Amino acid sequence: MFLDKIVAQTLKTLEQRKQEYPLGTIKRLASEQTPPRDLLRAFEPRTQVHLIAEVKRASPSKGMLAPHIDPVALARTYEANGAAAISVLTEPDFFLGSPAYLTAIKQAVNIPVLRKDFIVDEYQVHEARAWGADAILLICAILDDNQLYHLLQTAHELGMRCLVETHSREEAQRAVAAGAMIIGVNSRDLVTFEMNPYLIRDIRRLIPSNRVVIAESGIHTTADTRRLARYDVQAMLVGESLVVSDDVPAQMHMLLSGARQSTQVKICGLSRPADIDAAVEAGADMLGFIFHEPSHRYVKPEQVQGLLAASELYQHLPKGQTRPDLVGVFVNKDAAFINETAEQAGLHFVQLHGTETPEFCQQIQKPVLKALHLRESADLVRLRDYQDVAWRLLLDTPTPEWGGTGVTHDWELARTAAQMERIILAGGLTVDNVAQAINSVQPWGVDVSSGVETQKQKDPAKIRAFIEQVRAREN
Ligand SMILES: O=C(O)c1ccccc1NCC(=O)[C@H](O)[C@H](O)COP(=O)(O)O
Repeated sequence: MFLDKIVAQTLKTLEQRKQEYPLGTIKRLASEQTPPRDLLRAFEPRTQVHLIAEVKRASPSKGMLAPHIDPVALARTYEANGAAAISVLTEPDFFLGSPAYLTAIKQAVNIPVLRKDFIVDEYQVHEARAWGADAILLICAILDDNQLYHLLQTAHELGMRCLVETHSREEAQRAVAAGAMIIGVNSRDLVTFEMNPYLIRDIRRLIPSNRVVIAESGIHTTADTRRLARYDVQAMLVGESLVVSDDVPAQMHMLLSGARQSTQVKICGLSRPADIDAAVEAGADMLGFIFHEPSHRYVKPEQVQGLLAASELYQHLPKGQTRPDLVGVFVNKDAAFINETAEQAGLHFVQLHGTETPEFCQQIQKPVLKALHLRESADLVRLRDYQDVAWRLLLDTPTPEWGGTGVTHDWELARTAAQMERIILAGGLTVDNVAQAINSVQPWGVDVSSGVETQKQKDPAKIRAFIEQVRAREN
């Protein structure tokens, strides 16, 4: 197995270094360094996705990536184009890394520099500090609980932060229990090298909100980074897509603006596989299913997985697309029903579209998208009531039917709300007005139902045109 091989090799070369430079010498060199830069502070504000840019020449999963890069020049480019921190591979045999790169980069930039390696021994922590590292990577998969705790403590005593990397729910729970403040979720399975870009969605909720979450691996496109913005990560760690790029600043700009500036799109009220196909193909971020019986868009919870199975494109994603998240829409249902339905239908988010209270939201096991029906500015205080219990707030036009009416929202009111919270704008959006709505309100996302229908059925051409309008203004 790859991990066993690399740890065995790491221990072998470590023994040689220990002979050459005894721990006492390394500790003295570490004590002569200037104090570490604080990696945790690099992720402020925490509502924004930051970038840890990696200097990596090769990897076991991808082979040679960029063997001839100039590590220092690349690091300077990263810093100049908005990286919050730099990760430097120091592992020589599998990643072609080097301690010399780390030391040179630390001197060349003013942002925190992380040693990325397979750290299993306290000696390597002191060594990282002696080489100038501000932070180190600790990989849960190669450490038991005692080692993890001990290495974290050693790093903290030296003033360094640790990025604790996890690959499963169990490892994430171990990282939290060990007291890790910066927790990475690596989409790449270190045994099979297979990618699971949705692992972060499963794991995110296990990590308390006072910790920082970093998404790692396989981040190439704006669709990837828009997806990460949905899961509320504080940073993405990107290596390959930067080092192989012909235009590193442009690639960085694309990834950061995808996470920070692009608009999330939810297509709501889907009930036919062909409409799901159209939404997936056009790059929708969220698909909504209505579990409110009076609506003509009502679907039974048990139908959802069948609809998705019958959608060719949801099953076999077009290259470069990411699979949208699933949102179930409920109106004043009881919590047990909602939680059961969410499991049965495989939902990722629950939209509460009635008069559900903040206390009620807390009974829901999936992240809650709370719809608010604001009439006037005095109602804006309600946003604060849901601030800590809802994942996002959705503003919909007040009507007796609750939603899906095609009646346009008061954009002036919505604009003020969007300055207070990250909101999703709904109500009467269409292909013709969505660009104007985004310019005027600046919402985090938009949601549409009637506006992409013809005679009360979803219209694939309108779905495509709607999403094109949203994306066109981002380019
Ligand atoms: O769509 C429905 O039929 C519906 C019924 C009851 C509660 C909510 C409903 N839809 C919720 C949505 O998220 C809609 O997309 C949102 O109301 C916007 O609809 P529209 O004005 O038709 O674009």
